[in-house]
Amino acid sequence: MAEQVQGLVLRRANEMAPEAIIEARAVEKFYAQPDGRRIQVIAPTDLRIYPDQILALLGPSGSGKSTLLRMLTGLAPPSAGAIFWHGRPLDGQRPNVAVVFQSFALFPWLTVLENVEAPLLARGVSAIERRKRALRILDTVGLDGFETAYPKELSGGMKQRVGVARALVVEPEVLFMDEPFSALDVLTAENLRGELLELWFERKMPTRAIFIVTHNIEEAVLLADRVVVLGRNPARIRADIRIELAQPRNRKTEGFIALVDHIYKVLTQPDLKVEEMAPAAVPAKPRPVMLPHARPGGIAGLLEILLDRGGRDDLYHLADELAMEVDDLLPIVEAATLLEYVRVHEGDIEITPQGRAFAEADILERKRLFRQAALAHVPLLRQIESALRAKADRALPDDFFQDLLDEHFSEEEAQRQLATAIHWGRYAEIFDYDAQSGRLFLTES
Ligand SMILES: Nc1ncnc2c1ncn2[C@@H]1O[C@H](COP(=O)(O)OP(=O)(O)OP(=O)(O)O)[C@@H](O)[C@H]1O
Repeated sequence: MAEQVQGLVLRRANEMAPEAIIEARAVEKFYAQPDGRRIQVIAPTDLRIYPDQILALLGPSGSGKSTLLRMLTGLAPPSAGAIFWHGRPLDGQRPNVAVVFQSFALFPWLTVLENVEAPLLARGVSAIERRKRALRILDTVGLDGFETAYPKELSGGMKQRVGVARALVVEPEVLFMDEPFSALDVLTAENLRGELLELWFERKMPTRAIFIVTHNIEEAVLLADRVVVLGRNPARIRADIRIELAQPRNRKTEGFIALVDHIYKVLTQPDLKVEEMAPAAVPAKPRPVMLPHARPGGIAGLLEILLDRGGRDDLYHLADELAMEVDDLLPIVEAATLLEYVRVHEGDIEITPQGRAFAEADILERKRLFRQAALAHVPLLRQIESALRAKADRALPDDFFQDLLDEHFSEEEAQRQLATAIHWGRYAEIFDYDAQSGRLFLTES
């Protein structure tokens, strides 16, 4: 029973942290030298590729970036460790990925259309379907009208568009790109980066994640949600940095420059302990904590029931007695956990001293305690409070906060997050909300 509940709580936690599409666990790579010695190129490395992320892999020349890419795509087996695809070991088969290479790697004797159809031919797709899919993707990448051209007739930028089309035509779950823009002139490369982002953000590309190998720090910071920096001899991950600057990014902003500087230092100072570097080098923007959708009244009710039961109960037992499904009880339990009013351990829920104080207090004292706990443990409420405080009239439109939340959540979830935050903020008398004008305003205490 306890395991089942723990499983449920864990499942919830996993729903919040998405499942990795590809995962490398302790992968290593050795190459044999002509003299028979084995050289270790990759030290045991763990890496996860998540959906909805562009991950850039940076590293000095020869550090092992391409080797790691080949292992993740199933093109080359690791010497030790394993690659998992949706949690299952790869074991020789190829996952549904495609690779765009720096050298374009087009077949010179085939036309643009035939080059794009080639991977579908290899997968046994019928001729009619091949043509249909290839024409559609050529249109998407702006190669309409070039179907019958041969690669030698195309500029570098156009060749790479064919490379991208050929990769996308198989609808890869992850698109891998190995230095895709480094053989192009500066303007063409910048143009293609913009086009790639447009395809990604407008969801015109049938892919759930992008993994791009590059040696260009600015390119990594322009494109990626996450930058992984490899060290060499042998390669190991030295830094894994979230880039939370809003898109489209501007190279001239302070945040952009600070991140490029930080990564530059990591790359050029191999002995530097990254965790000891000044944290100010990376704009610290906390990952948003997802608010469980529970009302303060529900949290208070749960705490009162727990008090009646001596401060501790089995979650299943509790749900049963309340004639609820455990799943329905979980948002309330998660909210109480976030506020540090309860602790859940192996399926048992236990009230904390703070939870007890809250449950035993009268209504005014409860509001005061809730305000304290909410401001201490819920970054979104803190953020709303300080934004309102910064305004001369202590008021801001709800759209302002909605836009901030939209960066991290789907539109629907962003609305639910704000609605829950408003419930909590009102109860705690941190701020109030006027639905008519759509404005939040500070409740001065
Ligand atoms: N098949 C091979 N046999 C022996 N050594 C190899 C082989 N492939 C790569 N290496 C060595 O492994 C190391 C990592 O190579 P890899 O191409 O993965 O690095 P990289 O970071 O992608 O380099 P670059 O930025 O120059 O493309 C290099 O020292 C390279 O010489």
